Amino acid sequence: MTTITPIDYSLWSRDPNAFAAALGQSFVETGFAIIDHHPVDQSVIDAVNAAAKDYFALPEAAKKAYEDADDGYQRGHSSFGVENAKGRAVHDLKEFWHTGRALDAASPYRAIMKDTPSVTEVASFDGATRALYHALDDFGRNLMEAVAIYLELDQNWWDSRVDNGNSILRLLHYPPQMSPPPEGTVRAGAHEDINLITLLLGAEEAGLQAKHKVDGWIDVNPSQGSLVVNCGDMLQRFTACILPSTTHRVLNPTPERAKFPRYSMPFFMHLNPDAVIKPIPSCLARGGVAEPEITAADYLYERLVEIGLIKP
Ligand SMILES: O=C(O)CCC(=O)C(=O)O
Ligand SMILES: [Fe+2]
Repeated sequence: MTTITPIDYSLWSRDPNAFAAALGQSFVETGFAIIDHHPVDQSVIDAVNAAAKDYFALPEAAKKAYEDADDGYQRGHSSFGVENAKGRAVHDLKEFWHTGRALDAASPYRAIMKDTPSVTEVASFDGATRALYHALDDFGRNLMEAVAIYLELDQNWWDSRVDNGNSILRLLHYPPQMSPPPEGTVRAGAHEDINLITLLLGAEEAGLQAKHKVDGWIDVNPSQGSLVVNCGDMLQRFTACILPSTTHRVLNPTPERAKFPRYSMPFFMHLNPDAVIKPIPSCLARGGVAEPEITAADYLYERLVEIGLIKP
């Protein structure tokens, strides 16, 4: 049975090539990696956890006021019941919040990337989420340097493609299940992430599983203080499927854990909207399967329609 062997982040500064090889191997094998001793400060994470609990405890009407259906829920709140996994009729048992990039006043990307609403009811919310966004954005760029080394690219190859990335920090709340949920519903149905890579905090509460190519569903169970990274569809497309965007899901809790909520925080690292996704030569040389070129913005739109966040 496959398990995901944690990789120590201190290796990155000691031996970048060895870290890049370990990350690449883990991605090739499972589409996932677990990173121990990551550089995101625990106090920054704790502050967001506290703010998220206060936020999700607000009355439904207060949270609904932060919903922007016209923007495909890419910023602010998404109520229980909005998102479904691609191809699934039933919705997931979750509500969530999205913080997007804070852009300069003159940024041309303002035409596509909206501001994140300010949460007035929770005093620490805006500052705490912004700090975590920055920390994960920085860490994500370091991880992409390792990915570049693995793919035989210049170490800084991704920089100009992600420096204004349309990345989003998602705060997820899966409520307790005091009575059994409707038949066929789960916390998060089987899906693939759309973006380049996802940095996931908070998956210590059980439930996350990844679909291994041979072994079927395997548990993704980071220890306290570790961080999960997985490849998304955009990286899969860049790498002609060498780095797979692995299907994953979040199961309902076992009866003993049913009375506990689950809070997790994926950071979906995206490309700049005008970055072009096209196959990387070393991946084609390894037998990868090429797909046509597409801009990140066009690809995101296609996928948001598929998961029900945009109604065309
Ligand atoms: O909650 C989790 O652990 C994973 C969430 C997830 O896969 C997603 O929101 O895309
Ligand atoms: Fe996901």
